[in-house]
Amino acid sequence: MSKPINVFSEIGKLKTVMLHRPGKELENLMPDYLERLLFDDIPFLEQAQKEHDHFAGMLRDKGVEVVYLEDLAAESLVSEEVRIQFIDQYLDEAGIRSHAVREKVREMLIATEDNRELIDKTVAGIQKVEMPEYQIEGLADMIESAYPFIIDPMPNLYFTRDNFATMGNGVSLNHMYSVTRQREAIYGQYIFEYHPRFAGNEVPKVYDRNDTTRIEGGDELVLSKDVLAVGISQRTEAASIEKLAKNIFKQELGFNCVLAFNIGEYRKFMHLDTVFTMIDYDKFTIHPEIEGELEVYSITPKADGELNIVREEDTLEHILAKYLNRDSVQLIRCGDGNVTAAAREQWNDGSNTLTIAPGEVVVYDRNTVTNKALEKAGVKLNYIHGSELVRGRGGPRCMSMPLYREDLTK
Ligand SMILES: NC(=[NH2+])NCCC[C@H](N)C(=O)O
Repeated sequence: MSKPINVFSEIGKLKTVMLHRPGKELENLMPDYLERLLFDDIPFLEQAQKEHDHFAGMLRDKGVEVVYLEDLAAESLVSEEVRIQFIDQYLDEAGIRSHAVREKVREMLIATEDNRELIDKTVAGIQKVEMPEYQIEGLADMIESAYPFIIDPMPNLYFTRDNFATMGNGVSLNHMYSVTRQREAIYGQYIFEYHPRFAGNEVPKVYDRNDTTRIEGGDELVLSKDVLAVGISQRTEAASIEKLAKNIFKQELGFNCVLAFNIGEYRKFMHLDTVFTMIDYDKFTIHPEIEGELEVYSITPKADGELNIVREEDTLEHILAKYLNRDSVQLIRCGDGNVTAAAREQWNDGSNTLTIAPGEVVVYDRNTVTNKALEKAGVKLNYIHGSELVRGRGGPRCMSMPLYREDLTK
């Protein structure tokens, strides 16, 4: 493998993928704060871990190298200086108001010598009761005294798809929509800066997490070596797509067109990949609820570095066939087109397939109607259980970030 990142499609044989095994952060979920933390329920951690281990095991059985974000992040703390820099930045972003409390937490984190333990702690968050020396000292502490956390958990980290996204040989380090998720992007920042696997290798950055407009990986799809699809959604703004497109064209990653899909701003389909994924050269999943109003814009480079933006006035099938150079493409509908089944199964990530080779995908077993429709279309399915994992509203694609896919041959 010459370049550490190689992702020129959604469907090329998956060689290396990054996951995060859910941990203690899920046990720091409480009903009062679920909405803010973007969860709908509280998963049973042990069961969620079993489900996740099964997902990882299945990928390994398919010959995929599975790496964990938490290991990569720990291995990125390559010197004491980088460790301290990471801790200070993490604390800056954690929103601790009291200076005295911040100092105590800093001491505690610095004293955590094992880097994996340190990373796990930063993900899990810190309850006030965990620090016996924690005292209410100033007005800020008094006012916030009922709130149980010094630092909030990051329960969405197992959706590794979102906080950065690989495309071509490069990576988009994302500015996330919510305060709770924006903090997650620190791991990607350190991994690409310091991890021996990436540092020193040219990994072009096509988005910066400090940018002011938001974008998330669930909206970023690599349709081919020429074409990206990006959702305009609850999570991704149109302005970010223009910036991404300009960077990609300027840095010559190989892509020459971005299709922007306007899917509207809804919690139930927060990202493009919750309603649309690619599973073969000419096959896609789609949630029928977005089909009617879907607007697609094509963005291509102009000679002067500006963008040529055109609203595509055709059916989605025709637009995809045109940009992917196919005679025709097939859209496979979530819930097999039944309104109720489609809504139920989309909510449980029925359209959120992870493609591991052309025509072969990973799906949740619970979405029986959609799965049958996929089988009928000749797609090879690998099932995982997701009763607990799904409570965070994400499926196999959301829970994985490909680092390396084989290039396609046709
Ligand atoms: N790529 C995805 N669809 N990710 C799903 C993320 C779910 C997560 N709870 C959130 O709201 O951010």
